[in-house]
Amino acid sequence: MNRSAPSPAEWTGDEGVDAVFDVVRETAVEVREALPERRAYVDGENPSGERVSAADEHADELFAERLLDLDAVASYASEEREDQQRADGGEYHLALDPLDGSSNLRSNNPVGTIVGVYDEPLPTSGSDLVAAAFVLYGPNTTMVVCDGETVDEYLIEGGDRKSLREDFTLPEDPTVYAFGGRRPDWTPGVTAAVEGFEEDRLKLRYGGAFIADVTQVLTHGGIFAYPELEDTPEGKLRYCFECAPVGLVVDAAGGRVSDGYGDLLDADPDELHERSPVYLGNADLVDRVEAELS
Ligand SMILES: O=P(O)(O)OC[C@H]1O[C@](O)(COP(=O)(O)O)[C@@H](O)[C@@H]1O
Ligand SMILES: [Mg+2]
Ligand SMILES: [Mg+2]
Repeated sequence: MNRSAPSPAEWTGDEGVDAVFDVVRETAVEVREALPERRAYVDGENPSGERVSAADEHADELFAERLLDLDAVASYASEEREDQQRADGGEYHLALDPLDGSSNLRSNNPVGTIVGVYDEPLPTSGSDLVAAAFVLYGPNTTMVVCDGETVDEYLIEGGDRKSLREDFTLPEDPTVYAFGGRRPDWTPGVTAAVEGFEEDRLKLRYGGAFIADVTQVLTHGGIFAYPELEDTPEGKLRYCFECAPVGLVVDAAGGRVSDGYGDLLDADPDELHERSPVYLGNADLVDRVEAELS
């Protein structure tokens, strides 16, 4: 039986998207509670060839089961499964990173969940995103929600949500930068851009979980990148599951998201698990990276 009732809380004003985000909020509480027992790796790799923790698997199973049960959901795709699951009917195609930064579990550092809501079947361009949200499991559980135009942040406590920041934008005076990959592997343009940020006295803040690092950028202003690398020009993060949904949030918060050569949200991936370099944060900083790479 599909679950369309009870009426979801208002997150974006679209009933189908709101039902998705209600399920994400409820499920995030369970995902968090289950983390302590699921820190170990299981056998096998995900479609990106990375190790999988028991927590990755568990979060993916919970989100898939609950979200595919909604009337509004036409398909569920995740970083942890090769193929997408289709539902009968529905209008929205979901792309999830069920647990982002899961290698942080062993060192007890933050992790997250990323949700992209597309109105076209995947893989598709970020311009087909109608909404996106992410959960950060830090000292508190928070959820950032974007309807494509505005960005709101909530504190998730048990069954409740409390507004923390409404219709917020990036601070104008940026103070942090976070670039992934090994410095010797950066291309000359990436190295030049970072040297410029260091001359401007931006401070390095890199924690190894995309959602946690992006939340620092949204809070303090700055730039996050998982850049092109000499031997992997496509970087590390996945376009449909990570780069585009989080890019939508940063773009709506008054920033920019680029693949280094143009707006990332206009790119069009061929493969569901395709990777893309990503640079996002205050627009002038992202512009500077593009200028160094051109
Ligand atoms: O260990 P590295 O190379 O710094 O990579 C860290 C990046 O990889 C990720 O962990 C990839 O995400 P997953 O953990 O969801 O695979 C990002 O969260 C993070 O930004
Ligand atoms: Mg991730
Ligand atoms: Mg993940």
